Amino acid sequence: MAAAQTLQPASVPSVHNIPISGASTNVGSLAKALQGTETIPEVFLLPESERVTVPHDGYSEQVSLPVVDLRELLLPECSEESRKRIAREVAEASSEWGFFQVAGHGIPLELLERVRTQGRAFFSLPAEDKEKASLGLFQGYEGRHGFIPTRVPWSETFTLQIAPTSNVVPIVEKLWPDGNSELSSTIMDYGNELHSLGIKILELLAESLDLDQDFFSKNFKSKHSAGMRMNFYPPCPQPSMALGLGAHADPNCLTMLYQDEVGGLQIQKDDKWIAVKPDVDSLVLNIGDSLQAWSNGRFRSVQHRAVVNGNNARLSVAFFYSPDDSVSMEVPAQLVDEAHPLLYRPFTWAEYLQQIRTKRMRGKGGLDTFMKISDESKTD
Ligand SMILES: O=C(O)CCC(=O)C(=O)O
Ligand SMILES: [Fe+2]
Repeated sequence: MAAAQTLQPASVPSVHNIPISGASTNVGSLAKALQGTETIPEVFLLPESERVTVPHDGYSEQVSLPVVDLRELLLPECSEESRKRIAREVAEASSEWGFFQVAGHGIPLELLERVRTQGRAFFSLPAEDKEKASLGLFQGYEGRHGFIPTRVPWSETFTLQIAPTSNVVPIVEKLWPDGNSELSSTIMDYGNELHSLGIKILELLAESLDLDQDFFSKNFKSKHSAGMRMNFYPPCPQPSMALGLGAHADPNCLTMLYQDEVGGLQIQKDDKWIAVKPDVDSLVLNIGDSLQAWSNGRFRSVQHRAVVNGNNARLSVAFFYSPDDSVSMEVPAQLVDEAHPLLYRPFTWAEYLQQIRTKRMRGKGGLDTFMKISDESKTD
């Protein structure tokens, strides 16, 4: 579904005498200035029908995200049955939920702690320092998102390209001319760990479909495309009226998310929003649009969002993983039969990303608009 495209004037009215000049508003500074008040500027407000009714910590006792424990898989003596069972768990969660939590992932917990410490330290810098790492849309630091001019996300982000080439060091040097090796090396170490975890998950997914184990992963091993986005959601005086990140589906293949203890990730399940209880030792993984298409719809890319709260700032770090742009993602013949007609045409990651960005798509509209094979073009 395309987001409403009503353009706002470049400069919108201010509240509390804080100038809200569209693009230049820094959400971190705004949140500080609005502390103890009860109103946020109009550009952040959601239409009434989209207001948040499940709070950031409104975890359900009955419905919770499947947890897959990889501990056994990582042991050299892991049995064939155990591997099959874990593959089945990953596949079931990927088709029913499009999401699952991974425990026992093998990534040192001390590295996750470094990610958290470095991420929080970055966002706690003065706005004028962070702005030195601003490079425009979807790159470096963004103190306020300008992609969709209404319902502006209540967040700051720091986006880095990890692979096939990394821009981490040059971006970090914009802020620290002598570099900040602690931040850069944390990001790169973490990126390497997630690359290994991503390969394992792709192998399990392929096995679950009776494809060659390396059907997906061979397209990531030597070269892949990866970006990391640190999301920082400051406390928000009107948490039910705004979102840290609006409902969207990730366009890439696989997303691996680290989130701190605050909570705020919500997933759409059976037309309801489910709040995911955070576990700082686990990661949340989700299927993106590209893998939904590549698997002929066997795995699902599901809408999710980030809800904010009035008291605690929240950090999440998303790692977006896709094959290199030279790879054409084409549904394998084994996944097409009478019960499963071919749904999507072959495409590359660069092509899909360009399409959704040009059309400013959010939500789940991208695949149906650009990649779906229409009924008329089907031969049978
Ligand atoms: O902050 C979160 O929990 C969600 C982040 C997310 O969905 C994204 O960065 O794509
Ligand atoms: Fe996402």
